[in-house]
Formats: sequence, structure tokens, C-alpha cells
Amino acid sequence: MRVALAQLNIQFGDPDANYEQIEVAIQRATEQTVDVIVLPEMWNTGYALTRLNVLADDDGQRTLQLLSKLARQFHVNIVGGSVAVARDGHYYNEMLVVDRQGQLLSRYDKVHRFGLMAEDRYITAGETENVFELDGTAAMGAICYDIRFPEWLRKQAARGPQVIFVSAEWPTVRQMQWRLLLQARAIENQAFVVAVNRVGSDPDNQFGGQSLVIDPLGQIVAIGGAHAQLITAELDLAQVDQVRGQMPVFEDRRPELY
Ligand SMILES: O=C(O)CCC(=O)C(=O)O
Repeated sequence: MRVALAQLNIQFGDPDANYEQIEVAIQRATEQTVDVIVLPEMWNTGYALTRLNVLADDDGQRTLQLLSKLARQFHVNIVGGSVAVARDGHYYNEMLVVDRQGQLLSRYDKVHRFGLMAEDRYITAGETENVFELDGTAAMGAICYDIRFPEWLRKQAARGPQVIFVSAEWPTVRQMQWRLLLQARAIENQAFVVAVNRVGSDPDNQFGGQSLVIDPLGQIVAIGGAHAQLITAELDLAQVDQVRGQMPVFEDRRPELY
């Protein structure tokens, strides 16, 4: 599985500019042969949470239309990061995943709201898991702060995903934690982690990029810099079975005790 991580600078509170840059980034990514393109968190609005009433995507329709069109056109799977979505009078931080035919595979509302960035005041938390199949490979997705909750990722990883996709707006001040948490999630779940962070800044935070591809042993396969760029990597999925075969941690779990 060849993945492309679109590490971008998101324009604060400017959906039109962001939809345009996402389209360009996806087109550029497809100039190489890639199977999956992964986008960062809240890429349509950034954390302009106080203006979601005018900025959020109505039921995710604009996002879905764009991602489906591009997925079909370039015959590529897209893990659509997340966007601010308005639905039934609520706002969600939502990941949309589409396959090569442009079909919606999964819609996931971020479960853990990040209080330090006021999500608990503006965003409604999701309640459902995010496990899907890309070209026959089981995968799952998480959004930013979710990676601090290993039990949430583990619960889903126990259903078989070999790749964990993460979309984030992770501030530079906690960059080391970003890397260590993701390496731990890869090691404990014996899965590839493909994690995209944004770059640039908004009125409150700086974002340091360093998007990561990590193998099931926790080794870094690819890492981004602190500038906007496309990062590509090849995942050797056979490694997942190998690692799980050598050390069967999923079989050795004692869920009856915890
Ligand atoms: O957990 C963190 O340190 C960052 C989380 C975050 O920025 C987010 O969930 O948007």
C-alpha cells in the first residue's frame, strides 16, 4: 500500500481557499502512483470554532462531493482527514473516507474533544467506531486527541485493522508527545500508523508538521519537516502478520481482567 500524506498549512476560517488547496494537493499526490491519500484535521475551517455557524460544511456535502469526484477521477482512496460539519443544529469534527470509486466508506465524528482548543464548547462528540477496508485491507481512523486514548484505538484494532490513519492539528509545543504516542500506538497494536499533521499557525497555536509513517515495530518509515509538503511511503503489509505472528499480543490479552 503506497500512501501520500498531505501535510498542509490550513487557512484559518477560509473554506474556499482550503477546498482549493486540497484539490491541488490531491492532484499533485496522484502525479505519483499512490493507493491512499491522507489529509489533516479540520482542513476546511481550521479551529475557527466561534464561526462554525457560517463556516461548517452542511452535512459534509461539499466535502463529500469534492473527495468523491477526485477519488473517481484519479482512482485513488482518500482518508479525508477531518472537516467541520454542521448537522441537525450540531457541529462535528468529522472524518470522511472514500474509496477509488468515490463511494463513502466511513464517516467518523471525533470521539474525544480537546478542551485546550475549546472543542468541548463547540463540537458534539461522536459515539461510533471507524473501521473500514481499503482495497481489501482492514484499516481504521482516529483524529488528533484520540491518540491519547489507547483503549479507544485498541478496541477497534482488536477487530483486525492493519493500518491506523490519524489526522491532526497537533501544536508544536507537544511535538515530542505526538511522536511518542504514535510510536506507542503502532507498537501496542502491531499496526502501521500513518499520521498527518498540519503546519503553520492560527491565532492561538503553531503547528509543527512532522507527519509520520510508523511500522508495526514502532520504527519511523517516513517523517515530514515543519513546512507544507507531500510525504509518500510504501507500507509492506506482510510485516503486520509477521510481527503479530512472532508476538501474539492480541491473543495474549486478558480482556476479562480489564
Ligand atoms: O493532545 C494534544 O496534545 C493535541 C490534541 C489536539 O490538538 C486536537 O485534538 O486537536
